[in-house]
Parts: sequence; C-alpha cells; structure tokens
Amino acid sequence: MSCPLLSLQNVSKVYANGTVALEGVNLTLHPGEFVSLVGPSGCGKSTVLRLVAGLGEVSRGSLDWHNREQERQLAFVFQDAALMPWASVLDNVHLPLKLKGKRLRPSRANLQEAINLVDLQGFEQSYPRELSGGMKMRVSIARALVTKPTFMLMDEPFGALDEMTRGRLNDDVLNLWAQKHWTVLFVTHNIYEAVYLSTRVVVMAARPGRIVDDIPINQPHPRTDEFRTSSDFNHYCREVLTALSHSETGSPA
Ligand SMILES: Nc1ncnc2c1ncn2[C@@H]1O[C@H](COP(=O)(O)OP(=O)(O)OP(=O)(O)O)[C@@H](O)[C@H]1O
Repeated sequence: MSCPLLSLQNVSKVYANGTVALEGVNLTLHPGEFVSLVGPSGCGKSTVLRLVAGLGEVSRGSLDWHNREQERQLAFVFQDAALMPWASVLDNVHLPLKLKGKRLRPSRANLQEAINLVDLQGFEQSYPRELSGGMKMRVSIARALVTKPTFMLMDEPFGALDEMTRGRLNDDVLNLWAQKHWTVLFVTHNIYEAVYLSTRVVVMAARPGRIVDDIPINQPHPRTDEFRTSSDFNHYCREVLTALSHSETGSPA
C-alpha cells in the first residue's frame, strides 16, 4: 500500500467540561481510501473529523500528516448545507471563498465547473428556498469542490435526505471520488450507506469514544445496484452490524 496520508496515534480528546470524547484512537488513512466511521450517537465520530480538520487540538497522542500539502487541501461537508438564504446558488458557491481573499478567488469557469459536477447547471440563479434538500446538499458539495480539495471530510451529509435522494447522491459522491482521486473520511449512522460507499468501515463505541473494529470492504468500484442487492453486500452489513451491537453491549466482536 502507498505511504499513509494521515495517522492518529493513541489520540484522546477531553473537552473543557471534562467529557472524554475519544480515548486511545489509532487510525491511519492512505491516499485514495474511502473510509466511513459508524457508531452510536456520542461515540466521537464528529470529534475525529473536527480534529482532522484542525478544528481543535488532541488532548493526548498525536495526529500527523505525512504530507502537509494534503492538510491544506481538505474540505468539510456538514449535514446541514448551511446555505445563505439571500444568495443565489452561484453566490453561495462563491461567497465563502470570496471572504477568504484574493488567492482563493475562483474564476467563473471554476464555479461553473463545480456547479456542473453536482448536476446543478440551470440553477445558478436559484435561491436556497427554491431547492430541494438534495439540491441544497449538492450546492454544499459544489462549495467544497471549488477549493479543489484532495481530502474530503463529510459529516453525515445525507442524513436528512430520503432514501432515493441519498442513493443518488451516494453514487455522485463515488463518481467524484474516483474522478478527482479524493481521499474521503465519511461519517454516517447508516451501515448500508457505509458498506456501499467505502473501501473500509471503521466501527466506533461510546463512553469513551474508541475504535472497536476496522472492516475492509473488498469489493470493486464502481459500486452498482447489483452490489447493493448481493449476498456479499448482506455479508458486509451483517459484519458491521455485529461489530456495532457488540460495541453497545460491551461483549467482544
Ligand atoms: N464542544 C464540546 N464540548 C463538550 N462536549 C462535547 C463537545 N462536542 C462534543 N462533545 C461530547 O463529546 C462526545 C462525542 O461527541 P461527537 O459529536 O463527536 O459524537 P458523534 O459520534 O459524532 O455523535 P452523533 O452521532 O450524535 O453526531 C459526546 O458525548 C458529546 O456530547
């Protein structure tokens, strides 16, 4: 396997109020992996993402980038698309970068490319109130795309969407992942989504937040509906489910 991109070694995170969100987390990511974090509410999935994004310091242990350039090329997509209601799709995709200054100001062609990549051509002048939940999430992904990331952090981006929309966006993200050679760290509560998307599913447990299993999904990409309905898919889902239920009862997986 290639050189690691990022390693978390024995990472613990204790918040100011004393909550031990993570304890002894070891996680290594390689370029091109699509890794999903699954686990019960409060097990520290978002905390891992925030630490990787540099939105907080580890309390113990270390978080090391093996190539500092990659750290600068990460983008974060949240469950809440967090669009500015008074701004058009085009301006929503543009504005956060505009605020960051000239160096990151993309050209109109860059903005249009990002909008096209998420299939929103024709909606450039629409306002968030005119868009469905799935379309808002597409705008949020376009906003990440204009920064030309190589590493995507996605925190339950499709948690609020219906099954059909979620399925379509899953395929679109997989296409972008392949096309743009991204590395993805993806948080979800949905084990089917995790298995469908990922090259690896990392299972976490709560109190304290820790990793209890790391399950490779040894199936080729692109993933298809055939995979979704295959016995291999069922097998992987059952493996993740078993690891999750053991993590909740405390018995070994
Ligand atoms: N800023 C904070 N200050 C204090 N405690 C926090 C803070 N952020 C998170 N926590 C606590 O840390 C623990 C882990 O939270 P985190 O949001 O990382 O979990 P999660 O697995 O992403 O949860 P969910 O699936 O519900 O989003 C929880 O007990 C949470 O209440």
